[in-house]
Amino acid sequence: MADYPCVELGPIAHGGHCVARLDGRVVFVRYGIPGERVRVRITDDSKPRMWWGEVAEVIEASPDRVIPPCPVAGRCGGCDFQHVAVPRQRELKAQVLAEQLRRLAGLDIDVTVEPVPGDADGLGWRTRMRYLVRDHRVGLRAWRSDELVELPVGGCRIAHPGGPADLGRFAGHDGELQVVISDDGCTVLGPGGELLTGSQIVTQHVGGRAYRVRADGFWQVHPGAAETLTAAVLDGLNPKAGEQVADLYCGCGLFAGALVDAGCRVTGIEASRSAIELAKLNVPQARFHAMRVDKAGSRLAKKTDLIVLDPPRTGAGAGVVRQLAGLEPTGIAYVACDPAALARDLATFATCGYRLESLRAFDLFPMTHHMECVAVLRPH
Ligand SMILES: C[S@@+](CC[C@H](N)C(=O)[O-])C[C@H]1O[C@@H](n2cnc3c(N)ncnc32)[C@H](O)[C@@H]1O
Repeated sequence: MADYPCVELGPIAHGGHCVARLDGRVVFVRYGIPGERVRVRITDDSKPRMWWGEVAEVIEASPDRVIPPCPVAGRCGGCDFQHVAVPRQRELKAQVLAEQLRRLAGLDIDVTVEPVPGDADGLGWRTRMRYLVRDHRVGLRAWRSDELVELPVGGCRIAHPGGPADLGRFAGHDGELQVVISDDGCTVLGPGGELLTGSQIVTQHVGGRAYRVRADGFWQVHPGAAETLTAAVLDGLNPKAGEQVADLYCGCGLFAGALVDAGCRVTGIEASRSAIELAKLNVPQARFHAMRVDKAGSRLAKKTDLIVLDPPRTGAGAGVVRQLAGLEPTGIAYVACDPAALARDLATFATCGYRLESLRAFDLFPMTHHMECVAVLRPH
């Protein structure tokens, strides 16, 4: 251990690593907390001026360091913040968001990351889990690796407790098991996507509506996420009855349903055909088109009052942002899971005459560095 270099950990960076300096290089260190003195095991020295590492020993601990609730924290790739007290986890996420907004969008604003109502300890929330199966053993995946980490006694601490008590009975074939907890109960899909128990189409209830979702399709993983995000979008946009709204990257129609219930006329666009088929059943009052958003120009109403967009991690990109601004909506709600992609797209929106009116961030992924944001933009 004494061979590992000793560093002082600086601020948290996008991706959940602390930034440290070592012999003129930058080292991104996992499993630390800003201000700590630690010894670092270097895990990647392939770049001359930028290395990656992880905490091997804590010399001076932060007062916010806690014993991780899970015995495989630090080996499993699922959680990277278990060593941090939950309120400080949210502060660190807020610092990352503020830094990305400053650096990429030139916005200097105070942000907070709000807990999902009812989520006290950040455990037992993950309703969609992927387990690795190898040689009849079911485990968790190590960080950026195919290495299997044994499941701890009592199972994954962030997994929703509605999952199967004995996962070993599904360990017939090597590959990946998907466990999905919905309002119908538990579904398990095998390595080829085959149904092992439950149902291929599951139901989720939000705001008085029932949404049918493919078990292997997109749905937010925190049980409080759908209510939290739809409320934030409606509060931020304040839609009026009769307004024409585009729900882009609409999945199986979550925001479309909330907007129709607010009296709006809604057009949903989504690349996945199977999601669109379900969206049509879930929200029959809306129009839906299975197509990429960047090809959807002709399908969007010339007079679009409001836009909701919820793109994948890569964000919408400059081309889509310019196309949306060209529709001249009076409000845009941008739901984002990557703060850097959001900040980059906000910068493009600013060049198209749209300013940030409000921003909320939510801790939809406790024990990890991830967060979800809802940004509302209005014309200058
Ligand atoms: C973060 S999910 C949001 C889904 C939905 N809004 C929800 O909350 O359930 C992003 C969605 O974008 C879809 N998608 C990805 N790239 C797309 C593209 N270029 N055009 C349209 N949809 C796309 C994915 O299939 C996925 O359903």
